[in-house]
Amino acid sequence: MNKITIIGSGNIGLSLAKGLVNKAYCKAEDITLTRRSLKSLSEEAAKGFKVSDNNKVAIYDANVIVLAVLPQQLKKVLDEIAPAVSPEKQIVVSVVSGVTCADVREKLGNNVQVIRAMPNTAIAIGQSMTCVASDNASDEQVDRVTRMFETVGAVVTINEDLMTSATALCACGIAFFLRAIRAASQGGVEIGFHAHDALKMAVQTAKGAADLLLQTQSHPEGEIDKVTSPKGCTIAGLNEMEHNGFSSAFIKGIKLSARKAGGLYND
Ligand SMILES: NC(=O)C1=CN([C@@H]2O[C@H](COP(=O)(O)OP(=O)(O)OC[C@H]3O[C@@H](n4cnc5c(N)ncnc54)[C@H](OP(=O)(O)O)[C@@H]3O)[C@@H](O)[C@H]2O)C=CC1
Ligand SMILES: O=C(O)[C@@H]1CCC=N1
Repeated sequence: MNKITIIGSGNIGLSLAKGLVNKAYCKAEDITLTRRSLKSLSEEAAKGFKVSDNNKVAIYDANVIVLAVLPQQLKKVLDEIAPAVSPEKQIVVSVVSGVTCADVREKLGNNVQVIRAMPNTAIAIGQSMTCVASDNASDEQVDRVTRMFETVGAVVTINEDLMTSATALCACGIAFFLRAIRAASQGGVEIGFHAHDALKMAVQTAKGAADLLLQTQSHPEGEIDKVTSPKGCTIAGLNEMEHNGFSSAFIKGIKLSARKAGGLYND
């Protein structure tokens, strides 16, 4: 039986909980959600989730403890739950950016198995890209956590030293693509579409681009070559974007996010 306690039920904690229930990994009643402001969880309580503002009590029954507070809030939470964690029956999964498995064990004890996971908010609809890493968990526990995240998206297992890069590319990355879609829709309005039509067209076009790569396993540039007719309008627009730093801006943003993600714990 999967009993999961999510400590820190904000944006990503709740997205994970919703995704797991929507994809029938477990029932709402198998998930305990915590935060300090309990009234903010009244909607989830009405949907059958257990809710609590007492982390120590909330982890009592859990097989899986998910840490999903901000990096700057984590030390206090770890100090609070340390005496109550049972290394024999519980595994700790941390989605907290910039905090290593060793950092977590420093507070919870060296015998606790810790797995880091880096999902994105599309986990709520079962479409996350989640990276998983651990430096001490057994293969069996890593498999178990991988299967959990596979019910709500794709999973790649990585070395822990690439976790801040995964944070930038996948967790922050969804915001970068969302902004790109928003920018496309704003361009669409300038060339004549009403806002809601422009957004719908931009969203479906972005989905088509992603699905094309996923389903054909082709390279983006190969697909771009099929769109850019000689002397045509696509290459004119694409080159104008590149003259204005499109790829360069994207790459620089990802590099800055990765640097920032690495420093959040002691921020
Ligand atoms: N947002 C995202 O897309 C992603 C975020 N992450 C990581 O997940 C973590 C959470 O991020 P995010 O969801 O955006 O942040 P949020 O601020 O939305 O969520 C954090 C939650 O933690 C709760 N909280 C704070 N202190 C405690 C405490 N002592 N006990 C219990 N709950 C507490 C807060 O509620 P209250 O104030 O009521 O206690 C809040 O709801 C971060 O470490 C982030 O790096 C990872 C991948 C993606
Ligand atoms: O912005 C942040 O710090 C968090 C981590 C990854 C996504 N959101």
